[in-house]
Amino acid sequence: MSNQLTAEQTRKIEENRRKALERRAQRLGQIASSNNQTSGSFSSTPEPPKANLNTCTLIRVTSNSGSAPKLLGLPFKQDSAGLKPNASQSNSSRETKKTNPFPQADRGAPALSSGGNLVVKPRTPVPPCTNSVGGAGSFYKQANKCPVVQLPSSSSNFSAVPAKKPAISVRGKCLPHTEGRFRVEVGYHAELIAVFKSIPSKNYAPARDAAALTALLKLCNGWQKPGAGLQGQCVLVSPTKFEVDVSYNADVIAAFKLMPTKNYDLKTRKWSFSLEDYRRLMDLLSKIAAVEVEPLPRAIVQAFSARFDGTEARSSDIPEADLSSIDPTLTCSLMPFQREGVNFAVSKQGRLLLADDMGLGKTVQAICIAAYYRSEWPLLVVAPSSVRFTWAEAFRRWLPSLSDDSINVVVKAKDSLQSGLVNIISYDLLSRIEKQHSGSRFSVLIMDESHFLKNMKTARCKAALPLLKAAKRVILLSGTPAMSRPSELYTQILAVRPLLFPRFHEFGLRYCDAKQSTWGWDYSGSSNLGELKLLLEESLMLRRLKSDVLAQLPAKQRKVVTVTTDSINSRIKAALSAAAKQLSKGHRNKKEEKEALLVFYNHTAEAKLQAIMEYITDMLEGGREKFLVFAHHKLVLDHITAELEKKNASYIRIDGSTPSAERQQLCEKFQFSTNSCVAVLSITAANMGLTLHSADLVIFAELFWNPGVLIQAEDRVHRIGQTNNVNVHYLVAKGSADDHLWPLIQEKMNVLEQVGLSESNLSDNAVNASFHSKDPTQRRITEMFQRSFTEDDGDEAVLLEAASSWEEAENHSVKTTA
Ligand SMILES: Nc1ncnc2c1ncn2[C@@H]1O[C@H](COP(=O)(O)OP(=O)(O)OP(=O)(O)O)[C@@H](O)[C@H]1O
Repeated sequence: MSNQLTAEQTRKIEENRRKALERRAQRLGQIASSNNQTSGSFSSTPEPPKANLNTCTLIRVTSNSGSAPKLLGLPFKQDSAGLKPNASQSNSSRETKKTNPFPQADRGAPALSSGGNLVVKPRTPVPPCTNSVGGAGSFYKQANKCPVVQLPSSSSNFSAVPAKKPAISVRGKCLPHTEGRFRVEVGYHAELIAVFKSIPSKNYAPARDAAALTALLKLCNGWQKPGAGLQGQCVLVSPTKFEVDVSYNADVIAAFKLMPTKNYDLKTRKWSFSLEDYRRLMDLLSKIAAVEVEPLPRAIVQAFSARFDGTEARSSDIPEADLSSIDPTLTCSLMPFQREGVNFAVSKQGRLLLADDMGLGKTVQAICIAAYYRSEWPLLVVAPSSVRFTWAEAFRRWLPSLSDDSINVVVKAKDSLQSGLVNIISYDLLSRIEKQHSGSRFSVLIMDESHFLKNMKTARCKAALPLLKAAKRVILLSGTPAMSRPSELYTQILAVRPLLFPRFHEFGLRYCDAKQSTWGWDYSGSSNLGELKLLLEESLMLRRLKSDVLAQLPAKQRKVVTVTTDSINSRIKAALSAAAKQLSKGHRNKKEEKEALLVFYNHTAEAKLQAIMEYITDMLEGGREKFLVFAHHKLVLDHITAELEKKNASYIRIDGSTPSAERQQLCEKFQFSTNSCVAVLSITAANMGLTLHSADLVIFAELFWNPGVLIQAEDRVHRIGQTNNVNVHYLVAKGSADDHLWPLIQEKMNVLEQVGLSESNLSDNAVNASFHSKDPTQRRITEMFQRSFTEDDGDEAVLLEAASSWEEAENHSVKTTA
């Protein structure tokens, strides 16, 4: 075979080589151009990582300098205008890229467009990265086991460019987070955020720059109250601004003027700044020897840490909690602001002080929050003794999936504290059995009327604190967390966020105007209240006033308060059960039947005395300033007024014996009283013609068979001139005539509602399901009540007379036995 090539063969080989070289050059050119320009269209939503998407937390990654998102894993700083929608910047950034043919060199300097309208530009060139994946450095090294989220650098702006190999501008990673959750750490990208927002279990937490936070906290540590020189103080005045309260000093003013976010208020003559300037300003001020400025407290720095570096998560960003596992009876009933309350609680990992105004449904929100953490139950509810059974009823109403025997109301010291899935105990009983149950642990805890904890030295508080310390979720409820001074808030703050103020003295100095006297420190004052409010709202407290959500509320809201007669003495107990027995027997005629009913009703009044007073006392202790208490029996009215006198509580009383000339004066005394005042009123003698709308709470200590009379009584408060929604509480005692009277009232009210004569919200049968007894004997008695008290209302006067004459006789024997 000859080695020689013909001229033709040589020409063909040469031609093929040339064509191959051309193709290669073309290919290389295409790769360079696709790397150089932003390529690929981002037409479809990126696939979320293939991890379990049931729960996830999103972390915004910040640069080491703490001020800007981390893109390509490199520390970037925002341009002076910060992150903002800016079309012209976006265009100019594209041009920069077009004129720079080398993608590697480009990485340090370009403005990268995210989502089409956000531009992040490095202020200084960044050294070329050595990481073969694309220069993410340590950021990628950590991600060896986790899926990596990769996104094209831009959206669909360059769809005409071949999209073979999209350049990655935003990389992130999935990491295990808290129990049952994973988190995605990734720089900002609009489309990605949209995907995140579509995931029900999302939760957003800004990334914290540990080094920056430590430096800020150091400022707090180093400061001690100075002895001499010009003294000043930094105070937080809004979630993003602080003020420096200091007298005139030329150097100080010069330092202030250097701050980009400075603002001088001519009225208050105070300088304020954005929190982003805080560290720099404090550095400058620390160099001025003649001046000592107290820094912001450590708690403020911790609570607002994201605002100091501009990576703030606004409160409007609170994500929707996934409530799909909770009974729809509950979730479907939540009013919008109540739903927001639940979202807030979940965003705070189930630790909060819910301080909504009275009657805004703290109970329903607390049950929903607790139900969100149902996998962590048993649950413990600690409440004032007068509402223990109301809580049990509320659980039955709102969580029908709970079996009846899983609700345990602890009533005696020897009862088990942990026998139910839901356990309910009073503060007082808890303190009495504290030692017995010192080993009890509850992950989820509700403390109703948490202002009961305001004094650390009380037995209640001492008993509650170990439980609070051990619990993972702490739901405190109070419409009045502090009634007179900020020091009353301390234990509640400690219960929810133990690390915010580990020592009371620190809290006392800042917010209680603590003063040292010869007898020690006095913490009864108050200081920096605006800052305290901001701190509480940011870190643990949610408070809505009725006026904030009035549009969502019914004008009148009725509530059944289930009270117990367990603690009555044996004489009353025996009389009550004898009356009940007598009633269940057959009766010869209607008159006999009615008499038996009345005897039962009368003994019920006597049996409820203690529970009634307990409830009124709780109301007063809870800071309810003005309210009406209606009762029917003289015995009850007398007992209430006597007890109020003992407590030195101000009250008015209007009953059948009050002359009409005096009534008006009494009403005016109540209406214009600026202090607390209770109006003790007879259901039958004070249900008409009186205006008492300076109150918005009506308590019915006793029931009455005619709902028309009850509605009229409610309307002493619910009338023209009333600017609030009105709360009506009916005290209903189990095991008494109330068991029969209540369904009767409810039924009649529903009839009135249907004909538009009552603004009742009792039509939901579930509200009072447990009062509709399944016991046939009880049902018969209820029917008897129905017959006796509905068919001929003309008999009412006779009944009232009978009730009164019974009272006269009984009163004597009660007095002698009491
Ligand atoms: N979403 C709701 N749907 C129906 N009823 C509701 C709802 N929210 C609250 N209620 C009813 O409103 C009444 C007042 O609610 P609740 O007792 O929980 O208020 P609160 O804030 O705890 O008041 P307080 O501070 O007086 O204890 C109750 O009868 C409750 O059942």
